[in-house]
Amino acid sequence: MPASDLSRAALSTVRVWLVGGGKMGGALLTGWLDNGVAPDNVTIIDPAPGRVPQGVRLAADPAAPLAEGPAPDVLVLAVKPQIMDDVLPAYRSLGDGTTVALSVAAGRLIAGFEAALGAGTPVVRSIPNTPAAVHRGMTVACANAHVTETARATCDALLGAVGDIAWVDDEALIDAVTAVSGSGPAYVFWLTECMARAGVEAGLPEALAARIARATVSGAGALMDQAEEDPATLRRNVTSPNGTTAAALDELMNDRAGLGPLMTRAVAAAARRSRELAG
Ligand SMILES: NC(=O)C1=CN([C@@H]2O[C@H](COP(=O)(O)OP(=O)(O)OC[C@H]3O[C@@H](n4cnc5c(N)ncnc54)[C@H](O)[C@@H]3O)[C@@H](O)[C@H]2O)C=CC1
Ligand SMILES: O=C(O)[C@@H]1CCC=N1
Repeated sequence: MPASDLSRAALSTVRVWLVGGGKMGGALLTGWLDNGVAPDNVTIIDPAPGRVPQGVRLAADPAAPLAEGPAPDVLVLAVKPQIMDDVLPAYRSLGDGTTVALSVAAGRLIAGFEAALGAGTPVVRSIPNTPAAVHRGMTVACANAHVTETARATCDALLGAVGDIAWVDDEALIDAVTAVSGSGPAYVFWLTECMARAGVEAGLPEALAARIARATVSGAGALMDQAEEDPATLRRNVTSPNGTTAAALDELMNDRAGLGPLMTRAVAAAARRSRELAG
C-alpha cells in the first residue's frame, strides 16, 4: 500500500480528542477531516473554540466526554503552554494506558506530561506551524519510549495530514525547531512587512508596496518549493554581478550588521524562551 493510503487507513478509525480548538488545533482538525478522519470520531474540548465542523462533538470541559467515552486513541493537547498544568489533571484517567498524549505546545516537556498523566503514558511532543492551515505545515515530533510503532504511525498520519513531518530522538532539539519552523512563519511575515515599508520609504504608494512585497515573498516561497536548486543557488540566480541585488545583499549579508547575525540572535531568543516555557 502506498504511504498516503497507509495514512488514510490509519486515520479512518482513529478517535481523537482535541483539547484546545484554537488557531493551531483548528488548523490540524481541518487537515484531519480532509484526510479521512471521521467527524464523529473527533471531540473538541474547548470553552471557546474556533470553527466547529459539522458532525464533530464539542464539549466545554472534559467531564461529559470522560463520562460518556469511548476513550480516545489520541489526546491532542493544543492549549497555551502557560495553562497546560491546569488543564492536564482532568485527563489523568486516560494516562498509563493506550491513549497517546500528543502535544503541540511550545516548551512543554515530555517529562511534564508523564508527571501529570502517569509515568507509563505514551507521549508525543511536537511543534507544527501555521502554514498547516493551508496543508503546508512543517512539524517536528519526538516520542517517549511508551509510544508503540502503531501509535507513532497514527501520530505521523495526524501531523502529516497538514504538511511535512520529521521525527527526532533527542527532545532537546525541539527548542531550536520551535525557534526555526514553529515561530518562523512570523519572521517571514515580518520580512514582508519590512519590505513593504522600505518600498514606501523608497517612494512607492503604500498599497503597491504592500502588494509587491507580499507577491514577492509568496512567489519566492513557491519557487523554492518547486525548484530543484537550493536557496543559495536561487539567490545567486537573482544576483547579477555589480547589479541592484548585489548592492542590497552587501547590506543584508554583512557579517556584523546583516540579516545573518540578526537571525542568529532571533532564533537563540526564541529557543531560550522555549526552554523557559518548560516551567
Ligand atoms: N500559533 C502557532 O503558530 C503555533 C502554536 N503552537 C502551540 O499551539 C498551542 C495553541 O496555540 P494557538 O492555537 O496559537 O492558541 P489559541 O489561543 O488560538 O488556541 C488555544 C485554544 O485553547 C482554548 N482553551 C483555553 N482554555 C482551555 C481549557 N481549559 N481546555 C480546553 N481548551 C482551552 C481556547 O479557547 C483556544 O481556543 C500552544 O501551546 C502553542 O505553543 C505550536 C506551534 C505553532
Ligand atoms: O509563539 C509561540 O509561543 C508559539 C509557538 C511557536 C509559534 N507560536
